[in-house]
Amino acid sequence: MSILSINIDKIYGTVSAADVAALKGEMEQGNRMLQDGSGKGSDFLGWVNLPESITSEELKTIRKCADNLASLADVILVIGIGGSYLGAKAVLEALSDPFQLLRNKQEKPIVLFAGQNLSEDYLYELLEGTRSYKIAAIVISKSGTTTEPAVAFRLIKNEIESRYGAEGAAKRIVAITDAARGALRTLATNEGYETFVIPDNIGGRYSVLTPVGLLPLAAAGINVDELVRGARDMEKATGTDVPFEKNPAMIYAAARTALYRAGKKIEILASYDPKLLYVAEWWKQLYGESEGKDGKGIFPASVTLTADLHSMGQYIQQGERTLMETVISVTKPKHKVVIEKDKDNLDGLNFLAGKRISEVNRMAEMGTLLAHFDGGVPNIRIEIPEINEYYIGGLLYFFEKACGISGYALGVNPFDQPGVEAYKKNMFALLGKPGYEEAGEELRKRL
Ligand SMILES: O=P(O)(O)OC[C@H]1O[C@H](O)[C@H](O)[C@@H](O)[C@@H]1O
Repeated sequence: MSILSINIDKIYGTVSAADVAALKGEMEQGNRMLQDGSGKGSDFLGWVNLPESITSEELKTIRKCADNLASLADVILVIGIGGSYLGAKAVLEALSDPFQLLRNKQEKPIVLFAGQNLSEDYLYELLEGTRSYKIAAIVISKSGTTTEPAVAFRLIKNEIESRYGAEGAAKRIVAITDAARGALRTLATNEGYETFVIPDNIGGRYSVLTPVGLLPLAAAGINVDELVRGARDMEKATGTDVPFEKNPAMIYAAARTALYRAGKKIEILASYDPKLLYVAEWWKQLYGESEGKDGKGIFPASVTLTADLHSMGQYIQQGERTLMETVISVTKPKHKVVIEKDKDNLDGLNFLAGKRISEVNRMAEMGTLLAHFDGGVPNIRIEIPEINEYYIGGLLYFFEKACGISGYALGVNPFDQPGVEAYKKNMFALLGKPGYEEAGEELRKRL
């Protein structure tokens, strides 16, 4: 099986095969624009050929830094938000044993995240909880000026310096930021931190395969070479030389574009394994920031099933018919658990005896697919053989490529996010940042 397969049979009814085929030219054009830089936002296309261009030397440097941090710390605090957080978090959650912390022995450092919120209790409990552990930090910000990670980093930097001194801190803190600009670059230079660069031409939400994602993941013991290899193979599988019919990124982009134009304004990304919950969070930033502008764009939402079939399932089945659903399906679990026969059979489930949990999960998935389809929710199904570094790397790149193509079909610039500034301005004004005094007064009157 290839890295993934995509099945759009269950969108027919809302749109026809002819509707999708009619988008072939637009999709090919979008893919070409990503390749030759002739579309909007062409300064931000560094991710397109990134997997292919990562050298083994670069990966070695990343692994070496990760090993060094791992040798110094039991807990590595990764500080960042948005694209400087979600990629690493998504891959780490997908590939980790969720019960690892219950083990008496931790073979790899524990990676914890900070700077992705402004919760006082989160930061207090993080600092308290890690007090008796050796710590190190990776601070990530492309702009180097984002408030949330900067605030968290102040606290974590103080903690590290108070424990290990300024010199010890310089060995335990690594910064990932712009090559030359921003406060974090200046600070890293002043303090003598090891640094990695986020290339100018790669936006945060497309940066998972740069050191932004790779360093924290390598530190957590993830095989980043395999992650990159999966992405590289997907780069080939979605290239401009791969015909529309065989190109999964173009098919996915065409299916969701056709559905959007037919009135399906909300796309729910569903998975049947909680390990993929943060892949969906990453996907939401990717698609939400890329497409949601100029009064347009599919609203990206997500559910984890079967859990959410017992909550959101009602809405999906019978609520407003503006939904489409994209399912990430996994062919094979890593482990085997079989349902046993029970002598009393009080729950009436002996008919499941001898079956694997994954078989029950698969039938739940198939049953849901048909139920949602019958309820008027068209379904796109993306299947990966299993959850490992290689397939996740491929899946992430697939979504990136399809997002660029979809964005061009929508007619927006998929690589900017001007709308994000509005809340920042108001927050600064309300907090009394110098230069924002008047705006602050106006806003306070309205609260
Ligand atoms: O890496 P940074 O510059 O700190 O940015 C972190 C995030 O915050 C911004 O406000 C943007 O909306 C995101 O696209 C970005 O990924």
